[in-house]
Amino acid sequence: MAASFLAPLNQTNPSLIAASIAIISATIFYFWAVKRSNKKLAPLPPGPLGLPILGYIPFLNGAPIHRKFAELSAKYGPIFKIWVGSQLYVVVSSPALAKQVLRDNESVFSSRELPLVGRICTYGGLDLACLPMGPDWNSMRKVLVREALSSPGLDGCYELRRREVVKALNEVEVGKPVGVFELAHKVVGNATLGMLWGGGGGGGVVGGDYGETREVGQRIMELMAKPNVSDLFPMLARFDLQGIGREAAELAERFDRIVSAMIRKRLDGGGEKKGGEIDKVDLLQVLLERRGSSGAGSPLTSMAHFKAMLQDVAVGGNENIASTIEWAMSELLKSDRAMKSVQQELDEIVGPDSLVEDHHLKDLKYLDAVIKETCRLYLALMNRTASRACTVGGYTVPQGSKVFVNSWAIHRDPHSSSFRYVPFGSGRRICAGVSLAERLLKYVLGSLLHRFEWRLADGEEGGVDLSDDFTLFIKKKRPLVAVPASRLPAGLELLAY
Ligand code: HEM
Repeated sequence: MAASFLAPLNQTNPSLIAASIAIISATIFYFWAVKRSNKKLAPLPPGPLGLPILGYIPFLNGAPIHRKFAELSAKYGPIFKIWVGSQLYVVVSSPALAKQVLRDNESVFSSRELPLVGRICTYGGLDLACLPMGPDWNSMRKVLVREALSSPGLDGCYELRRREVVKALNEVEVGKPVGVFELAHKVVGNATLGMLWGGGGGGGVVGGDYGETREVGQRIMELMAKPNVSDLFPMLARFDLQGIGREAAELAERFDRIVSAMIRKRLDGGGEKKGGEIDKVDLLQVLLERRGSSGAGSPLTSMAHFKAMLQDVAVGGNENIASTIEWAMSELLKSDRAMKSVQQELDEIVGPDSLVEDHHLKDLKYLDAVIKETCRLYLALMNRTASRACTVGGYTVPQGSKVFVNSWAIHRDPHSSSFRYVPFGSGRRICAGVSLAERLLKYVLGSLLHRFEWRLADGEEGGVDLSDDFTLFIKKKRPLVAVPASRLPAGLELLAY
């Protein structure tokens, strides 16, 4: 007998059960598939049309890139896309979307692709900034950030950076106009190199051969900032149409010669001791000892990884710190009130009879606020790469896109959020040198303002020009030139050194 259509409910009918299961499963599958396909269908972010092949390249001229991105964001919203050659750029400009990229989807956006110059100059991409997140990155970061550049690590090599700062400032000619960026770059660069390999036995004498290392580092940064056809169209990279790859290889070789000599001297039992050398343990010594005790499989046992890590310290932040100091000085020269407040604080905390020392830094609250405000106003972009497709702000960010977080725009966003201040980035890939950068910013700027009275050089009567440009960071379009006058009793600086 055919099964009754109206079979009593309490009667178990196997074919009905099977049919019900099939229908329910199909329904569940249908909704899952719709949801999944909807996910797939999340659109790409909006953005301007570009030209075939070139994409938006021809329209990127004119305003510096952080401003151009902010303009496009005003038109297309807090997330937009542009094609730059064959590369898709996605730019986010709000704290909420920065959080989605840097925190909520950290595993997707945890790597970054450096330009070709960056890879050539870091032993093929073996430094912390280039390495993908994984065991090698992890153990290198641990050694550098948690040990060498930790608070006790930085305390341990204070004498070495102090000596370089005092020496470089002793060389400033009172009454003579000086380019503030160049001066800051020299002071910061020498301080960094002093603590890196200027300790006893390193062959590092006061102000040693740091000039060449600084010059190589500066040129690497300039080259990295140059638009390179090889980055925009990787299939053309082997032709190196602008010769950028060749110059980068020469710079990489020069850096390698310097770093290899430093390591060799140290492994051979130290260099000749010269006048002014301080017998202190420097970072090279700390890192070499760490290398010696690291087990097989550690990236530190690879000399290329080791040198790439030293390069991160030697070159990593000098330009950025020097530029931030130049911006801070520009803002202070524009505001008598702020300049007086900083100097008053320095006089109260440090006094006219001593030099700024590391132990003063924690009490220099106004100076700290000046630096934080400068970082808010003048630190710009960071970029990560999408390791797989991901949804951000309701839009699909395809795998391989370069995602830029426009901190310059975010820092000006009046809507408060936990991601409104990210000058050093965020998450596990936050700047590895943040603690060093913060100390050097405060120590060098504090010393410049404590030791000298500054006025604009002649010819700058129009006042301080705050227009900006972008290289790898926001840079002053017109370099600040200022004239120092002494604020301290004569001879104090020499005694202190
Ligand atoms: C004012 C000074 C500096 C600024 C504004 C700055 C800014 C940044 C930013 C925004 C990032 C990317 C963070 C992210 O993706 O979330 C970064 C990464 C990095 N910075 Fe700095 N930095 C400065 C100084 C330094 C110094 C002094 C060093 C050297 C020790 C350094 C070494 C690095 C390294 C190695 C990375 C890559 C870290 C990783 O991917 O694990 N930086 N920095």
